[in-house]
Amino acid sequence: LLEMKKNPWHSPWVIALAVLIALGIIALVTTAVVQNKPLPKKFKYGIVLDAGSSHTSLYIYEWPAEKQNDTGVVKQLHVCHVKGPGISSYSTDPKRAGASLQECMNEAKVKIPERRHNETPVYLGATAGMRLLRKENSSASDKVLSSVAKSLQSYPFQYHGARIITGQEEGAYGWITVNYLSEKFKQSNGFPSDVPLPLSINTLTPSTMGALDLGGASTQITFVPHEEVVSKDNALDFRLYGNDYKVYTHSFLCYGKDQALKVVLAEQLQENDEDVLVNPCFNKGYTKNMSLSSIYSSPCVSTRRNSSYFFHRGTGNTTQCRESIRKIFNFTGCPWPRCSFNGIYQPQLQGSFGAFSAFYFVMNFLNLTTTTLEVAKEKLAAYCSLSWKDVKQNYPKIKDKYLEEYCFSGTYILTLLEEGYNFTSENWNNIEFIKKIGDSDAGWTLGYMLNLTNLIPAESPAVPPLPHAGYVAMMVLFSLLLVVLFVIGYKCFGRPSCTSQKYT
Ligand SMILES: O=c1[nH]cnc2c1ncn2[C@@H]1O[C@H](COP(=O)(O)OP(=O)(O)O)[C@@H](O)[C@H]1O
Ligand SMILES: [Ca+2]
Repeated sequence: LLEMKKNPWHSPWVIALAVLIALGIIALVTTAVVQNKPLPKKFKYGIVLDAGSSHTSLYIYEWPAEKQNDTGVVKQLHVCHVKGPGISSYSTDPKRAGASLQECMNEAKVKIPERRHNETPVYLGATAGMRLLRKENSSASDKVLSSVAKSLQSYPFQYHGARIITGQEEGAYGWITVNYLSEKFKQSNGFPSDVPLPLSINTLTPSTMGALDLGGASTQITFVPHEEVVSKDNALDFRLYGNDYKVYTHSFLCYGKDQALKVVLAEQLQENDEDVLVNPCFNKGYTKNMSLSSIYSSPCVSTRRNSSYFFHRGTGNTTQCRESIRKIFNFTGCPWPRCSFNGIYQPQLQGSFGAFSAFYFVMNFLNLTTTTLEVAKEKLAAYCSLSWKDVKQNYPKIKDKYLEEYCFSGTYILTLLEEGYNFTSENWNNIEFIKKIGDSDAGWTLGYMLNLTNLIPAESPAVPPLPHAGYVAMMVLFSLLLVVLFVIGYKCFGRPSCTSQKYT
């Protein structure tokens, strides 16, 4: 009996065992914390050059290597705007196209850590300016592309080609970009990914955002409609993160705002024989001597006349301006259930839209990004009726080449969206005019890189049941629990209050 009552903690074996258990628990906690501490991040980089009709921009993207398949992890690290015009403007002196990229490429060498240079892909995609040049003079467009290719290959990055992307790609990649950045692909439709879905899949897939891109030479509309896309030329199928998307897209060549202006001017010149063009799309008091070749050299313009100059004079009347813009849209002869214009199929508009590039620049300048359609029309009419002198005075810092065109551009955008794409007062506020989402610019370049670098998986990546922080927290919690139990045991072991039942 005396033996039994002796405090067991006085035995060296028990003490050694207790110390070992305590050490074991400490080791467990330490290992869990240390092992799961995020490693110093390894970043990967990618470069995409957007060779647009009016200018070229170089984008650098960055993402943590270990997370590359998650949605929303690739970010824009830097953008560099190439000095001078778009590459298609160098058709008569192609060497200068390549040379024009040097400054931005040198900047990329500084922005991206040197040890990552040789694993960093560089892509160049040219859009509508080069599509038009190829149509006009394919050998000139080949020379321009070879020149930029040669220039890009002279840098320590991984060259992945310089090509003219199609209008479909431009639309599709813009759509991928806005949905990737606003994390629309993350949502699940509630069905396990291996269960086949019914045919009307687009009503079950998580909702996405449409994309509206207005460039200088072309414009794109891309969205997921509720109805089936009946025209094969406008249909795209994607499987992204375990969901199927049936996307509608169309690119209108010559309906970018710079080419549309040329077409409108040519049309207006056609209407009278004089060498004076009285234009309601420009502010009153605006005058300029213009060469006809600046208009007639465009492959978007088919009319011609003999003189070489004309006198351009503004009258600032948005109603009349809209009348003359409407003439470049053909609203007859639709061979499909419904059309936007020029006999091009367009399903019923669906959901919200992000409108970027020149849609944003123009609407933002005119302060029309958050109004109703009616107010937008009123404010635009007021802006157009300002005299050119007042406009110049009110905006001394804005370059003339943009400033003089805002009345035209604003009217063109409203006409394109309302009469071309069939937006109405009711769904007008579904359009969000955006420049950036987070820190990344809205545009086709990010989607292009995500696709070519396989950064968007078709199936949703397997995720561990617990997030990292949750796992560490659980480990620490359970270890602490063990320690507490251990301490209680220790306090209790030798006491009669704990042991009395046994010994009496
Ligand atoms: O600050 C601005 N104000 C108005 N328009 C702008 C501004 N910055 C760029 N733009 C316009 O955005 C358009 C960009 O088109 P881009 O060069 O990408 O042509 P593309 O996409 O048709 O090939 C051009 O019409 C250009 O004039
Ligand atoms: Ca563009």
